[in-house]
Parts: sequence; structure tokens; C-alpha cells
Amino acid sequence: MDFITIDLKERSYPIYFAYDSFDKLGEIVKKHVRSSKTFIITDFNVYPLYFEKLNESLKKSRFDVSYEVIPAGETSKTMEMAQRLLEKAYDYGLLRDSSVIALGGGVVGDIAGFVAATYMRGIDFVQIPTTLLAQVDSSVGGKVAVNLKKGKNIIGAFHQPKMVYIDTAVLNTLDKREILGGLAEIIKYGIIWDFSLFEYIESNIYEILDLEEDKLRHIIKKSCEIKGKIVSLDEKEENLRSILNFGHTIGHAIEALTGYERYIHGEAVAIGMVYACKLALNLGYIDEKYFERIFSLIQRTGLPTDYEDLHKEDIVEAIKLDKKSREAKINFVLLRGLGKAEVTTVKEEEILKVLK
Ligand SMILES: NC(=O)c1ccc[n+]([C@@H]2O[C@H](COP(=O)([O-])OP(=O)(O)OC[C@H]3O[C@@H](n4cnc5c(N)ncnc54)[C@H](O)[C@@H]3O)[C@@H](O)[C@H]2O)c1
Ligand SMILES: O=C(O)C(=O)C[C@@H](O)[C@H](O)[C@H](O)COP(=O)(O)O
Ligand SMILES: [Zn+2]
Repeated sequence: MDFITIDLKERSYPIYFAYDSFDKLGEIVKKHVRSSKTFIITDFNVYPLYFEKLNESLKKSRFDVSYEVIPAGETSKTMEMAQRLLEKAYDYGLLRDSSVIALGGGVVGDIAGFVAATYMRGIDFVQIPTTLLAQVDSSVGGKVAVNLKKGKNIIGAFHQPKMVYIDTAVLNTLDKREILGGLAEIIKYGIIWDFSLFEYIESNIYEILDLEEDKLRHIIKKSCEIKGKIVSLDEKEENLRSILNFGHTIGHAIEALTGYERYIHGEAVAIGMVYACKLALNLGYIDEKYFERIFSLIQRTGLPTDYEDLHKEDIVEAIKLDKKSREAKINFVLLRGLGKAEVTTVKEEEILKVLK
């Protein structure tokens, strides 16, 4: 089976790429976890579609499976839900050598990872991402978290999975809106790291939106390679990894300010990328031509490019506690040319100038 390795020394792990092959999972998972006792966390939408296939395959490989199903969507990514899942893990008798399997999108991955990171101070974790966003971003790199009402991913940890299993056939049941959300993070990689990926999306946008398998596989694998490279250079986000936060400073603020219900994560990131580009343009880091090129691709996909009904002062207040802020200074990931980005301190007045 096709795979790449995320190189993190003793925490290195494979990302497998498959198509319609849940039957292989039991055998593969067995190679990467310490015991047969496993706890699957999934959500109400994913459960009827893929749980049985996974369960059957695990049972065939003699796993002792327990599971929990949580409501779908960002509002489930809370401490209360994590507490509930941790209590269940204990009731099901999970031990130090047991594992947690996340079957779902980024919400399931982030909360299941948080459970795995904290249960008995950390147990094995397996990611089976079922959204495009989770396949290209959230299942890779070990950031796990839940939200505070006012702050996105404020409670969390770094806890790398033992393996990631990407089965692209599952994307056929995903809503168009969710496909676009994932595409926003893929466009992000093109902008911050590898401009040829951006150009590939520009040239193949309709085929990608039609979920043409070879094109989709190309951008998924490329995204995992890019994220894997950045994470292996800076696992705990001491410097370089921050560029993966491009578009997230304003993106996270508008997610929290709208109660995590109006925009899905990828949409908020798309809006945040447009604003980060406006900032870079105003500060003279990029020219009008480059700005237009990025704006036009985001617009052509059908992703939103602007927010509605929010006060700029509230956005600025919310970003003051962004995780990239240091010593009361707001830091943004700003572009410095095609495929290049850097973290830069930006004055409050500059941010207010570009916000509506
Ligand atoms: N840890 C990280 O590095 C990282 C990176 C990016 C995003 N994230 C987090 O990921 C979350 C967003 O993830 P998401 O966009 O996957 O959202 P999500 O997990 O809410 O999934 C989106 C929707 O698709 C449904 N779904 C999932 N798989 C499906 C399938 N195959 N067929 C049909 N429906 C399916 C879900 O039930 C949900 O309703 C956010 O909380 C974000 O903060 C984390
Ligand atoms: O993996 C990273 O690092 C990222 O920043 C990827 C982002 O796409 C992702 O949304 C991440 O969860 C944001 O992390 P946070 O530290 O800003 O909460
Ligand atoms: Zn993101």
C-alpha cells in the first residue's frame, strides 16, 4: 500500500493512502498499537457510513472494540465532551497500552486526540480521517485540542498519532461545502510553501471539485508531504510551524465570535487568508497582481472571501489572545512572495485599517 513517513525520530509514523479498503484496517492498525483494546470515537454522520466496516475489520484482527458517537460539528469540541469521553474510556477499562481511534473529520480527530493525549497521561492514537480537511491537515502533525467558548483550540496538547489511514473513497459521501473547506487548507499550503501546488489547483479546479481521483490523490498526498516536512522541522511550533497558521488569526477569531456555528473551519480560514493578504498588500509585502491571483482562486472555488455582521473592534480583541501573540504583540503569518510566508508583528492600527 502507498504510504509516506512523517519523520519525527522515535515518534515517526506512516500515512497510508488507500481507496475503498477499510477491510485492510485491522491488520494495519495491529502493526502500530501496543494492545488489542481500542476505543473508537466517531460522530453521528460518520457512524452509519463507515463504523461497521472499521469494526468488522478490527474484529477480524481480534481487536476488543468499544466506541462512542458524538454529535457532529464544531460545537462538540468542548471540555465537557472530552470529559464525557474520558469517563467512557475508563468505564470501558482502557489501560495504558490501549488505543483511541478517531474515525471522522477534524472535530473527531482533535477531540479524540485530546482524549488519547490525556487519558492516563497519554495512550496510543490512530487517525482515520474522513473529510478532505482532516485528510490534508488535521490528522497530521499531532495538534489535538478542544475549544473555549471564546477561544479556539485553547485547551490542547501535541500528541502524534501512531498512524494515519487516508481512504479517499470516503470523500464521495462528503458535502460540497466540506470539500471546499478542505480545499482552503490545501490552497494555504500552496501559498505558504509550494507555489506549484497553488498553480496545480488553479489549472485543475473543476476536476478537483468533481472529485477526480487522480487529481484529488495528488493534492492530498502533496499536502501531507508539505505538512509532514514542516512538522518534522518544528514539531512543537517554536518557529517555522507557525506558517501553517496562515489565515487562522482572523479565521479563528471569526469562528469563536460566531459561536462556532456560522462558518466551518475551512471557510473561516479562507476569509482569514484574504484578510492576511490584504494586510500584506497594505504593508507592501506583496503586489496587487499576487493579491488578485490568490483572491480570484479562492473566489472561483466558491469559498467565502468576507465575513458578515461582525465589528472590527471585536475581531481585534479576539486576536489579542491568538496563540501566536507574544508580549502583548499581535503576530500574523504574512506573505513575502510566491510560496513564501513569515510570522510578522503587526500593529493594531494596521489590522483595523483592513478590517471592515
Ligand atoms: N489538529 C490540526 O492540526 C487541525 C488542522 C486543521 C483543522 N483542525 C480542526 O478540524 C476541525 C474541522 O474539521 P472538518 O472540516 O473535518 O470538520 P468536521 O469534523 O466537523 O466534519 C465536517 C462534517 O462532515 C461530516 N463528515 C465527516 N466525514 C464524512 C464523510 N466521509 N461523509 C459524509 N460526512 C462526513 C461530519 O459529520 C461533519 O458534519 C476544526 O475543529 C479545526 O479546528 C485541526
Ligand atoms: O498544524 C498546525 O500547526 C496548524 O496550524 C494547522 C491549522 O490548519 C489548524 O487549524 C490548527 O488546528 C491550528 O492550530 P492552533 O494552534 O492555531 O490552534
Ligand atoms: Zn486550519
